[in-house]
Amino acid sequence: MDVLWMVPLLLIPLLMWTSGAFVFYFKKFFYVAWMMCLALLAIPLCILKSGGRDVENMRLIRSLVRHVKYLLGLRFEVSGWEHLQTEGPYVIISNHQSSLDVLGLMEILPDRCTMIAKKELIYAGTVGLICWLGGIVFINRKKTSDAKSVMADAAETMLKDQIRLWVFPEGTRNQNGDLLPFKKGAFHLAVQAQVPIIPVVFSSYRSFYLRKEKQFKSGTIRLKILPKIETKGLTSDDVSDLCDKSFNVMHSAFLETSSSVPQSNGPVSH
Ligand SMILES: CCCCCCCCCCCCCCCCC(=O)SCCNC(=O)CCNC(=O)[C@H](O)C(C)(C)COP(=O)(O)OP(=O)(O)OC[C@H]1O[C@@H](n2cnc3c(N)ncnc32)[C@H](O)[C@@H]1OP(=O)(O)O
Ligand SMILES: CCCCCCCC/C=C\CCCCCCCC(=O)OC[C@@H](O)COP(=O)(O)O
Repeated sequence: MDVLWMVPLLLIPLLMWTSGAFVFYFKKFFYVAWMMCLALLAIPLCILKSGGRDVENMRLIRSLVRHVKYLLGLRFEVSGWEHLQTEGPYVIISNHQSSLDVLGLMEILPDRCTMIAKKELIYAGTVGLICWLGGIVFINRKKTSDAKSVMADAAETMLKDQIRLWVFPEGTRNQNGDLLPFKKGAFHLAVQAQVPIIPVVFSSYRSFYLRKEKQFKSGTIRLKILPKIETKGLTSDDVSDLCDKSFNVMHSAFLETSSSVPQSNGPVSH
């Protein structure tokens, strides 16, 4: 009789463990907590190595983040490596679905490359501090004039210090199964510095990660590096065309890579 009472007690944790929602919250919590711990480890190492804020710290950050994909059951299939074999500074643009993008970013991050991010990220505890140490350029999205002047300075620094910048031209996270229209900052930046743009496309996460449905399964992400788009000789009058052209190549690559993503746990019902 006493043993029967034990059954629900044992069943509850078992049910929780097998329920998608539990796995979702567990993996999300683990991801944030683990990144915070890695950042805590990286902070003194970066300070010892370069004495403070320096794009070279991204090498160490990159190597510390590379294993996190295994812990979350994610795989990356990268194509187009040859397009990153470009000398000197350039602007990388990519779509932005979730904070998980950091894992793919670190998978292919070239040397001397840092990012443009919203200024709120600096307050994200140890992660915020490591972003600052890694030379991330922070912009205030709510004040276009401030963001423009920070990006104009970044264009000069790119050339002076031979730095590459990664920008998310959608300007925010987006998981609606398509790309948002692009903001213009990344294209002004590339034109002002007269450097090429290298588009990178992450396939849709919808086969394994659904925020609203609380689903976070194992999955494969296709990362496609596309041929560079030159900006030599272009002026601010050409920015709209450049933006449209980049959107179009990335949009078709997004649809193409997302339709053929292998699904490790069977199809997702919507
Ligand atoms: C070891 C452990 C470690 C653990 C953790 C490690 C973490 C490490 C790294 C993590 C990094 C991850 C970083 C991720 C962060 C992602 C983000 O934060 S995304 C959000 C921030 N990024 C952006 O917003 C970039 C894209 N946005 C833009 O480029 C925008 O254009 C803008 C500059 C913010 C301006 O916004 P808005 O006004 O809404 O935009 P537009 O409509 O495009 O522009 C209006 C107007 O202004 C012109 N314009 C825009 N930019 C410029 C410019 N630089 N110069 C001149 N003019 C500009 C534009 O052309 C429009 O005018 P028009 O006449 O209509 O054309
Ligand atoms: C004490 C502060 C606690 C803050 C906790 C949050 C810390 C996050 C920790 C680990 C995650 C590691 C990856 C960090 C980088 C992710 C950056 C990111 O993806 O920002 C979102 C931003 O692009 C768009 O945001 P909006 O949806 O437009 O707004």
